Amino acid sequence: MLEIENLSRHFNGRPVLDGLSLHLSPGEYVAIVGESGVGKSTLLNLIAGLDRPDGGRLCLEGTDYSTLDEDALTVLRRDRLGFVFQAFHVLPHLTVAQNVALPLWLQGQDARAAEAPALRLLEAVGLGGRAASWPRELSGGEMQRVAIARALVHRPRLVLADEPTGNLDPANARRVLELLAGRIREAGAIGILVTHSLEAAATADRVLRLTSQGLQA
Ligand SMILES: Nc1ncnc2c1ncn2[C@@H]1O[C@H](COP(=O)(O)OP(=O)(O)OP(=O)(O)O)[C@@H](O)[C@H]1O
Repeated sequence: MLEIENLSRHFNGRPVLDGLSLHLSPGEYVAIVGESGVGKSTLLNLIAGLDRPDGGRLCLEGTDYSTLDEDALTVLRRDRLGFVFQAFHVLPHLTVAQNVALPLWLQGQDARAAEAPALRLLEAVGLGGRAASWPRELSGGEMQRVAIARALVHRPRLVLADEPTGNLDPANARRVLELLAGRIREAGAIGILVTHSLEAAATADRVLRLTSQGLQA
């Protein structure tokens, strides 16, 4: 369960988020749309624990963020969150399989133990044959599928995606979005997709619009 209660964030005295609340249960996948500058990335950064709110409460599966110091937030991100961002940097000096295994390495698994789950995820995103490739050998759509595999390999409870298809052609974008939705549902994770595209948003179970009044269905 992700509980967001009365969340506020102000920049230079100007409220961007003001008393926003949202509850999401495992298996729920929502899209958040809204005009440019309304605060979508701000909200995602707060949920990711990359920024701190000025007011309100964030709680993931019983863990209240306000009780966590920076190190504990890093652990929360490492163990329980998966990220798919448009500018998500697949590391160029690691192979495709190594990139996908990275979250498991960061959790302390050795390279041999991490190999099998990484390869399984690569199969699932249709890149089973590309495990030994280097990122520079992949297309944009393939790279984004690597990013999805990497975001999911450690079975995160919460998956955050920010415009994950911004630079893909429509066919690849559809494929990546279906894949993301499918994997989130299968894993029973909570998914949040931030996007400008209503077509992309329609791949989630529910679309919420962020306005200066808060989140509306
Ligand atoms: N670190 C910051 N310092 C000052 N202002 C900020 C900061 N981060 C965001 N803002 C302001 O907060 C508002 C919301 O920004 P945010 O990036 O969350 O919007 P968004 O909805 O994600 O926009 P877009 O769709 O264009 O990406 C903007 O007016 C932005 O200038």
